[in-house]
Amino acid sequence: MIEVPVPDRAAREAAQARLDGLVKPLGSLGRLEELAAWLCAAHGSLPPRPLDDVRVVVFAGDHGVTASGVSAYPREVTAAMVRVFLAGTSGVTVLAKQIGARVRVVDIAVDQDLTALPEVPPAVVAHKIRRGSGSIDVEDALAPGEASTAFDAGRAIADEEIDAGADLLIPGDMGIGNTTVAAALVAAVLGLPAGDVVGTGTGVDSGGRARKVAVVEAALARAGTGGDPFALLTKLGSACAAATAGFLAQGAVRGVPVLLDGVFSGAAALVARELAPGAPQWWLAGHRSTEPSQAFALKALGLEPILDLGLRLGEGSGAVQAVPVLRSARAVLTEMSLLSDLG
Ligand SMILES: Cc1cc2ncn([C@H]3O[C@H](COP(=O)(O)O)[C@@H](O)[C@H]3O)c2cc1C
Ligand SMILES: O=C(O)c1cccnc1
Repeated sequence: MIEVPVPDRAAREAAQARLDGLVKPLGSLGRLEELAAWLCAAHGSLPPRPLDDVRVVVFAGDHGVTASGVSAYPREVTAAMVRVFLAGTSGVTVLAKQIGARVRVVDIAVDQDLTALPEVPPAVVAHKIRRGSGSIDVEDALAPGEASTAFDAGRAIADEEIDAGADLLIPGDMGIGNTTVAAALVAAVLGLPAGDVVGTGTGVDSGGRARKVAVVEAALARAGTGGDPFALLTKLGSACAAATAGFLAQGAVRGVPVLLDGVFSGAAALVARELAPGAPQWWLAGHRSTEPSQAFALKALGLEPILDLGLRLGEGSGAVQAVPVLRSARAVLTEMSLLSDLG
């Protein structure tokens, strides 16, 4: 088990006491109040630190299930999108610019060899585990040992960002077919039928969704029940799922808040909790995805999404947009005056 620190209860209570005394009816700032107190507990201080240095890490990699027609887009899009992230014109990069967050893309398991491309700096491929992950309906996603190597890579990446000054971490994902893998992981951890967790991802039609359900059913039957989280990631996950899980766990280990994004980070979080049971105390859910497996994962983790904008992009795009809400929560706590000042 990975040990995780406990957020500061006294700071949370002090924050709640101040919130109750602000110039407003008791409780009238709703969820903002809960988030403000949460930030105080995470930072162990009232006021909490500013959330100035927000860092998104996009874990890029391919998934063998794309061979089964589970996505509306071809797997080549994954590698192509790495170049878009580097060019700064992806959905998450544009949204991150709005809030002053950095976006880093890492090639964990992109099918293509990106090292030959002049626009791909060596740092992007420094944590590469393999080229693509296995098709979980017919084979294990990973070779023995790769799940823990990828998990450790995710932890190391979180450490790099935290050591460089991150106040808040956001996991992003880029991998055609990854909503199928996310559904399989959530179904396996929570014991749910494939038909309940599978969604339409990038926008597959009813035939595509039926293929996804069949792939997840075959994967669950092949993997069987039980097994430790690394066995789960090996059989039903991917190198990106393992790396994302490590990233989420390490944020918690270091006591740095993490804002989960869509379905892929939700599934990785569910697996990470199996390894680090205290970790969800350091996580918030940025937004509600349209994928059913994300809703199941968040419910199991006890997390309520901050935003619900109907997004189904991934990349960290939803979580990034929740950052201004967190900043607002901090602002009301620190800048509003007190009812007692009215005399
Ligand atoms: C151009 C493009 C950019 C994306 N950025 C994120 N995704 C998202 O869609 C994919 C998952 O959906 P599915 O399981 O249906 O393939 C992942 O790559 C995810 O990051 C994208 C997908 C596309 C096509
Ligand atoms: O909500 C998500 O995270 C999502 C949905 C569809 C495709 N990619 C990501």
